[in-house]
Amino acid sequence: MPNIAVIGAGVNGVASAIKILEHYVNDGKTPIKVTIISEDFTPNTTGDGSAGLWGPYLLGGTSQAKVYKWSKSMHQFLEKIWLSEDAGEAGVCLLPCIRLSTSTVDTVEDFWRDIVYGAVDLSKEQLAAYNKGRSVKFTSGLSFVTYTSEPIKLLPYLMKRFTRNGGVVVRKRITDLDAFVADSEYDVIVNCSGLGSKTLLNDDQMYAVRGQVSRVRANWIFSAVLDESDDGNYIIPNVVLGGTHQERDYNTKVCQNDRRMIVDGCQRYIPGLEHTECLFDWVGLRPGRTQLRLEAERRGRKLLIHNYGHGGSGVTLCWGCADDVLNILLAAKNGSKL
Ligand SMILES: Cc1cc2nc3c(=O)[nH]c(=O)nc-3n(C[C@H](O)[C@H](O)[C@H](O)COP(=O)(O)OP(=O)(O)OC[C@H]3O[C@@H](n4cnc5c(N)ncnc54)[C@H](O)[C@@H]3O)c2cc1C
Ligand SMILES: O=C([O-])C1=[NH+]CCC1
Repeated sequence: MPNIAVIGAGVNGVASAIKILEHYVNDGKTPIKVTIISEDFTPNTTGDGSAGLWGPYLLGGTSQAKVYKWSKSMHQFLEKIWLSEDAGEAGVCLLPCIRLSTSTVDTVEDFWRDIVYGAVDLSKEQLAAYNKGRSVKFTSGLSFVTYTSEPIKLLPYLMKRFTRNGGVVVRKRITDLDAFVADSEYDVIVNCSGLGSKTLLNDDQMYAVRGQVSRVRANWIFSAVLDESDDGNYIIPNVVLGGTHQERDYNTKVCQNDRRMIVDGCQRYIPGLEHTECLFDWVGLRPGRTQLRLEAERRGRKLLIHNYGHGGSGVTLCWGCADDVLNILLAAKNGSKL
């Protein structure tokens, strides 16, 4: 019986664990054991503080073709949940979004425009409305409809789905990955430790991308506005005002200067925010990497699959990356290398 361990209980660890478990459970031919081993669980993972907006963001040099494939899989997964009775429990909501760019090179990331619903470029007049009073002008904007899936609800929903199918959960910090792979009883280990991989693997391509956001009470906002330029802000129901992305900054404390940049900055897009009550501020460290790492390595008779470095897109990519984790595992098994 394949005995699989997934390290990490963030969106990527949980998605990978469910994908593997549900494949075997639905197949019904081979009993399997899947265990999520993690130091921390929801609500204390990086995703829990995020708004969970679908949208490729801060992915370093990860190939567009892979981002397209992975993010499309997640969009289809969210569509399925949205059209099911689970949408409320899973925190999935369809919402209109405007994404703005000051780039003089290309328009808003349009390699994924056919994944979302009704993507339309903003007209010059529409852009002008958002450019009022701005020194650095937006050069393009995309209006479309997509999903948010708030990890603070999505993760408990997915964890319940995992344990209901017989998944096992162990709270433990892995300090020596080599020893764990060599000495544990698992045939396959899937490493979804996020920024933890920096120390676990001595991966110097990994670095924190510090993200501070403010949550406000604004139940009149039902759409997202995201300025993807370097010092851009964003407003995402419900409602997250963002947000910083400071590379190699490991400070997890709330910084008041950042808070001012966030709150004042967001009011430039939606002045009505001036009258909202701030609920709390939050800081998370995105698992930045020169490019997302999703690949396997053999360790003797065992398989170690890496799935980490999702930057600002872990929620957007998790279901698609989990597809590839499963495909790698099945290929290794069919090659009877397990
Ligand atoms: C402010 C902010 C806003 C964001 N907004 C969005 C958004 O709207 N949309 C989007 O797609 N993404 C967003 N993100 C990015 C997203 O949150 C991350 O990409 C995603 O959470 C990464 O998930 P992960 O599972 O890879 O890692 P993590 O969530 O960091 O989980 C890693 C897991 O591994 C465990 N772990 C680590 N080391 C060890 C160890 N040695 N032993 C055992 N367990 C270990 C941890 O306890 C944790 O459970 C945002 C991030 C921030 C900070
Ligand atoms: O990482 C982040 O802050 C975000 N990712 C997608 C929208 C905002």
